[in-house]
Amino acid sequence: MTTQPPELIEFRYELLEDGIGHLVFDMPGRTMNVFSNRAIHEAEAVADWLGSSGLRGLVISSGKTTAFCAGADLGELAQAYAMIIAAPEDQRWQIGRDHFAPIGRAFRKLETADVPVAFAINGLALGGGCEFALAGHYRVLADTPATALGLPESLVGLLPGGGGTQRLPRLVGIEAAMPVLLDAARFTAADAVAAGVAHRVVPAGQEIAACVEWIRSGPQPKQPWDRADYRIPSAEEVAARLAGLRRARQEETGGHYPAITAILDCVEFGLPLPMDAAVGKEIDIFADLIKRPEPRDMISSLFLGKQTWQKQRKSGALPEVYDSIAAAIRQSWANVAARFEPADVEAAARWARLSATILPGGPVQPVSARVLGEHPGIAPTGIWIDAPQGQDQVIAGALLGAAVVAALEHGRDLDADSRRAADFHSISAAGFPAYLGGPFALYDSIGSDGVRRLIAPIAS
Ligand SMILES: C/C=C/C(=O)SCCNC(=O)CCNC(=O)[C@H](O)C(C)(C)COP(=O)(O)OP(=O)(O)OC[C@H]1O[C@@H](n2cnc3c(N)ncnc32)[C@H](O)[C@@H]1OP(=O)(O)O
Repeated sequence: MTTQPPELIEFRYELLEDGIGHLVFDMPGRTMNVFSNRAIHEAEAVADWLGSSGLRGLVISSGKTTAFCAGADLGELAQAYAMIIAAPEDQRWQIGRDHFAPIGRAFRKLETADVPVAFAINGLALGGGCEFALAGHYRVLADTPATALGLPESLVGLLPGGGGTQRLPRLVGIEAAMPVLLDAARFTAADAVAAGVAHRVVPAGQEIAACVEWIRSGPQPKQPWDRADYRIPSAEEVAARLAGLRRARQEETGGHYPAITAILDCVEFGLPLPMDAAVGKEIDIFADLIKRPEPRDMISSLFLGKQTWQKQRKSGALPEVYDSIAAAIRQSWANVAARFEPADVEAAARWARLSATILPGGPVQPVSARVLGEHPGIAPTGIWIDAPQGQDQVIAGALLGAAVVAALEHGRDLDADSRRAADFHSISAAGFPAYLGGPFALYDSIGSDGVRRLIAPIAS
């Protein structure tokens, strides 16, 4: 005798056979499943129900042909920043933590409900979609080129906050997990089984049957880390294994990409803990990260802006102004470079992680602040760009401020979507540093007064 789950909108539920339930992730009106706030709350409601459902197993699959799930809803995530930053500073961490904790809590409840949970995955399972699957006891992947597991959160300045930084290294080991966590490497279906992150690869269309077969075998619904024989590594052991990687990443990013440090912290401080405390540690670190400007600005340009840019390019309607903006940014850098020693400019650009070769300066042109108008910033960013200090920061600030002026001069009439796309283009084509989200995102963050401060050393 089984009971019905709570009312669901983003998922569908059916009985496959006696005692085996099937949860289908299938968001109405969306081309791809994502973890919207509603989907997260429904996943938690299912996990709450599961223990008393009477089921002997649950299979979870996707109703979409596009992918299993593309992770947290990045549109909603971008809005969450506005909600967090609107609160008094001393409340932001707690508000962010309370807002994002449900995803990890739902997945932890799923794996501890004492009912075998199997995931049937055909297509991409990324970010929160991959984390959802890692909270199952069994994963079957379709043998298709499109099927892959990955945690690409770092690419948009985030960390996997649904337990991914904890479950993946526990499953595959620290060394195999770090390229997935830090560099968005993916496991193909075959790689996933070889690495121990999935259990079986089957021809497309047979994933659900393979999950049912596993449930019929009467498996123990316990994750490796919840078993009595699981060995928790010591804090010293984990720190020693990550030390070299930490040094290399600090050197590579100059410390400008806080998600990289945060992911390393999650692994270093989470792995020596039992799983409940470990997911708590992960969401504590996530709450620190999400109130910073870098994730907001990277989501804005590297996801939302990129989506617009790709759609415009696909329809043959990529505005020429994006190239004009990129060219004007490069020219503005040459102009700034003309005022300083070439070696100092090179050092400053390297320090700020501009990924462009700055052309030798031409004749010095004045940089006019008139185009900046009066535009309030969102809030102090809390990073170096608020108040550049020392030669590298001052020159880097001047380069970036001049780039904002150049972008505004050429893109004054762009709407919000196109500004985000122009930001994406400025990062990919001109080498504007990704952690600042592009010139328009920087203008929105620090406002006209902030940009005026940056260009003060070169304004006349
Ligand atoms: C705590 C947890 C944190 C996280 O999980 S953070 C999120 C991590 N995930 C990602 O960063 C993945 C972002 N998405 C992508 O990289 C790409 O997309 C894919 C590789 C998944 C698919 O690419 P392609 O096949 O070219 O499809 P498409 O046109 O990019 O996307 C199809 C539709 O799906 C929407 N979408 C995809 N991913 C997300 C997302 N994560 N949040 C919100 N929407 C998403 C798009 O916008 C679009 O929508 P429309 O059909 O209306 O144009």
